[in-house]
Amino acid sequence: MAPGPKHLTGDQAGISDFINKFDIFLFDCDGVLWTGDHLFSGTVETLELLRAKGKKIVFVTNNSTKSRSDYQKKLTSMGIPSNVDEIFASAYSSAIYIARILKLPAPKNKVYVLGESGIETELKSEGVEFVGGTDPAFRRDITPEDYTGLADGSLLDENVGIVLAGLDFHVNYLKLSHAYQYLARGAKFLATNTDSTLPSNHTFFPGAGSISIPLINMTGQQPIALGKPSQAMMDSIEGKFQFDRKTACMVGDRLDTDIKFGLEGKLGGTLAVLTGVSKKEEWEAEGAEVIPHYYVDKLSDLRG
Ligand SMILES: O=C(O)[C@H](O)[C@H](O)COP(=O)(O)O
Ligand SMILES: [Mg+2]
Repeated sequence: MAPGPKHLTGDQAGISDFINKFDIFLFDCDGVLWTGDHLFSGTVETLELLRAKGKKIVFVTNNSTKSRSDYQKKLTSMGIPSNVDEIFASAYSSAIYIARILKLPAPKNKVYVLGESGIETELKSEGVEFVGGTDPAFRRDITPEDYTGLADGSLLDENVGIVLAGLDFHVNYLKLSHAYQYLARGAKFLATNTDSTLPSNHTFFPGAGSISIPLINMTGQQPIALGKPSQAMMDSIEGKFQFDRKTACMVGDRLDTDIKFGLEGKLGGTLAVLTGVSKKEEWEAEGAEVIPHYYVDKLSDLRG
């Protein structure tokens, strides 16, 4: 039986050894720093402590509703100093993938967005055209004319070659119907991330992964997911910061995204925090495959 993760809470010597092992910490946001707009106590001081010790901090979130600059504003409003280059969100990761890796030939390279303004802002920053997203024309009930126009394609944009599904707080039958028709006509199916739930207000709400489920159910296709645990995101981060993976640690609340991201990225360490989605019983279960190196009850426990 592989030894379980080291519990650092209350272990001053263990915490000091842990921090000294790493030069860079990749921090998940939802469920680690905050739940919704509620900042966990001690978060600011813990980040300050790491920075005072010369540690590099990168914020790596699967939440695609905000752009990097939106996130910088949120971090600032929470009292957490940052620069936009230290922020990697799945909307940015997706825009980079579409513009610089997938690179569909024009004109069939437009994106149908199921998601919020964060995705739109990052696609714009990469010069990628899109339809859907926060367009108010889609925030209504489906009509008989929609059925007709979707069936004969007259309501569709012939240059859409990609459906990108993220967390959409305004998802509805009309939007899903458009997305399905594009997929049925051969559009590539991408997702910013597939988190099943969004931790907020100390409970859970539908996550991005629960927005794309209807399309998976209708098409039988699994989307290419571009947030954690996708290594495309890890490669982008490594490319930008040129860090040594052996002295990097991923800090997160979800085993199937954050900790898997760090393990598959062969980082020097992974730290699970129990204030978000995953519980220790998950990695203690018989046959558990995703086991963090360390865990704390809450992030501020790193202050000893
Ligand atoms: O549903 C989602 O998009 C995710 O639950 C959420 O936003 C995850 O954000 P993270 O924990 O990666 O900051
Ligand atoms: Mg999280």
